[in-house]
Formats: sequence, structure tokens, C-alpha cells
Amino acid sequence: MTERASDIPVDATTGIAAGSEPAAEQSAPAVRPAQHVPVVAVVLAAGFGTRFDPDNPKQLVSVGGKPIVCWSIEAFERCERVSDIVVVVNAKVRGTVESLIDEQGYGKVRIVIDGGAERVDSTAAALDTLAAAGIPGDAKILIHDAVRPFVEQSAIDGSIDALDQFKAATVAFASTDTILLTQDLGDLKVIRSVPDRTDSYRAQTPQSFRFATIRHAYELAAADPDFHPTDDTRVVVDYLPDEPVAIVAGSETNLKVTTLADIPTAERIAEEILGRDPKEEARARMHALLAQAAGQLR
Ligand SMILES: Nc1ccn([C@@H]2O[C@H](COP(=O)(O)OP(=O)(O)OP(=O)(O)O)[C@@H](O)[C@H]2O)c(=O)n1
Ligand SMILES: C[C@](O)(CO)[C@H](O)COP(=O)(O)O
Repeated sequence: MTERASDIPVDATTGIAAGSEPAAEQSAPAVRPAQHVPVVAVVLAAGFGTRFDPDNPKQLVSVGGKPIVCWSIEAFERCERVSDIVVVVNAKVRGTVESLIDEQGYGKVRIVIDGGAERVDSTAAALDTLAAAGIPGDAKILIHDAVRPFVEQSAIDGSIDALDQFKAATVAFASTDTILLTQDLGDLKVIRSVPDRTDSYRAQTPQSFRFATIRHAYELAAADPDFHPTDDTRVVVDYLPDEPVAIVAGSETNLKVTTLADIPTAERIAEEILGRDPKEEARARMHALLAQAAGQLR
């Protein structure tokens, strides 16, 4: 399946796709040319959860009766404009993730691949797989942390829309705190600068790119062994500094489950979402029953 422009609601006057951020002066024509590009979600689930519990992979932990990785995959399954999903795993979680994908019948998941030691290595593995598959340079790639289970459809749509005007975009949430940029003086830190709060955002995912852009940024970064970015946007910002990266509206609930302390918040958000969508609740209950039955068989 490919994305067609006719599927995208656009403002007749400005040509701005609904849900996209007006992050810069828009010069798009009122009617965009037809577009036939794959929209691929890369779900990164190859982390080791060292800050959570390395013996209890957080991507497999259930919230609202459903494993975190399933929430994330389902968000992209549900978005009609996403054509394909690549899931990135490590050896510890591969068996369970594959079983979950089979059980749940996620029809867009094309491949489950091995990630690497760091997040950046897992993204690189996905980009290599997509290149080997001959994906076109203008394909839209949405890279998502599996451990952000509650990503909203508006964030996914906004990311896809943003790539009509920009080659890179990230979902982000305006900071309600003032951010302090510091400098390390050895045994203590001092403030280096204080960006205006109105300019300060918290990076979230998905982070989205035209394939050729993120591939090029990663090729440049690969030559630098000291570069250990914690997200993909940083790779573009540092290696393609002339490439503007659009901000797509995120939300407080697009939480990253990082430590055990995030679980009660995640449960509260899941409860709220399931309360809003009874079908989702029925699916979660069914999932919990299947997981229980599978546990009893073992
Ligand atoms: N080698 C890695 C490292 C991280 N990730 C993924 O990238 C996201 C980043 O979230 P984070 O909280 O940093 O996850 P972990 O790396 O697992 O956590 P930690 O840093 O505590 O080990 C997660 O979905 C994680 O599975 C990945 O695919 N491959
Ligand atoms: C990609 C990310 O989720 C953006 O907020 C984040 O950078 C992930 O990694 P981290 O190691 O928790 O910073």
C-alpha cells in the first residue's frame, strides 16, 4: 500500500495538510501533486531497559492488560496512511515479540530485525534493511520508541503531513519547565545558557524523515565513532545542519516508559484510553486472557 495525496485532507487555500504544524512560511501550492510513496513505521524495541529492570524487558510489560510493544505497533496498524511496519528487537525479546505479532495478526508488520548495542545502531539496522529492500528515497519513515505506547493518531498524521513540507520532523511537547543547559566543571555543573521557555520542547517520537535524508545523515554520522545520539533527530541536526526539522505537536500522554516509576502513570493513561474506547478495552481483556492461557500452558 502506498500513500496517495487524495487521502490527505488539505486546506484548499494554503495547501497545508490538516494536523501539520505551521512551523515555517508555507509556499505549497493549493493542490499538491499526487504522491505514491511508502509510509514505513520503524518500531524500536531492541533496548535493554537498564534504567527500568534489565531482567524484565519494559517493552513486554503489560499496561492496561496489553504489552507495551503491542500498544505501539497497534498505533501504526490503526493509521490507514502507514503502509508497512518494521519491528526492531534484541535476542531477549525476539521470541515473545514474534509470538505477539502472530497472535494479534498485525498485518502491516513486514519484518522483525535485530537491533544493535545502542538506539542509533538499531535505527541504522532498520535503515540498512529498508535500503536492501529498495525503498525509494522519498519514502516517509516514522521512527518510534516502542516504549512510547500511547502515541496519538494526531501525532502520526501530523508527522506524515509534515514531510510534505520538510524532509525531517519530530513530535515534541512544549516544556512547562524552564530548561537549563549546563557545563561540566568536573566535580560540579554550572549553567551555560537558559533558552526561552517558549523555545524549549521535549523531544518525543515518532521522528520522521524522507528516507534519503535520514540515510544520508546516518552515513555522515557513521564516520564519527564518538557520536552517540539518543535520538534520530539529533543525527540530522548535527550532520545536516541546513536541513530544518519541523516540530509536530506531541502530548503529555506520549510518555516514554523509562523507569519503574513510570508504570503507575502509564496504567492511568491506559485506563483513560480504554475507558474512552470500549472496543480497545475488549481487545485488551482478550489479550490478557490469551496471555494467561499461554502462561498456564508453559
Ligand atoms: N539498542 C537499542 C536501545 C534502545 N532501543 C529502543 O529505543 C527506545 C528508547 O527508549 P529508552 O528508554 O532509552 O530504552 P532503553 O534503551 O531500553 O532503556 P535504557 O537506556 O534504560 O537501557 C526504546 O523503545 C528501546 O527499545 C533500541 O531499539 N535499541
Ligand atoms: C528518542 C527519545 O525518546 C526522545 O525523547 C529519547 O531521546 C530516547 O532516549 P533516552 O536514552 O531516554 O534519552
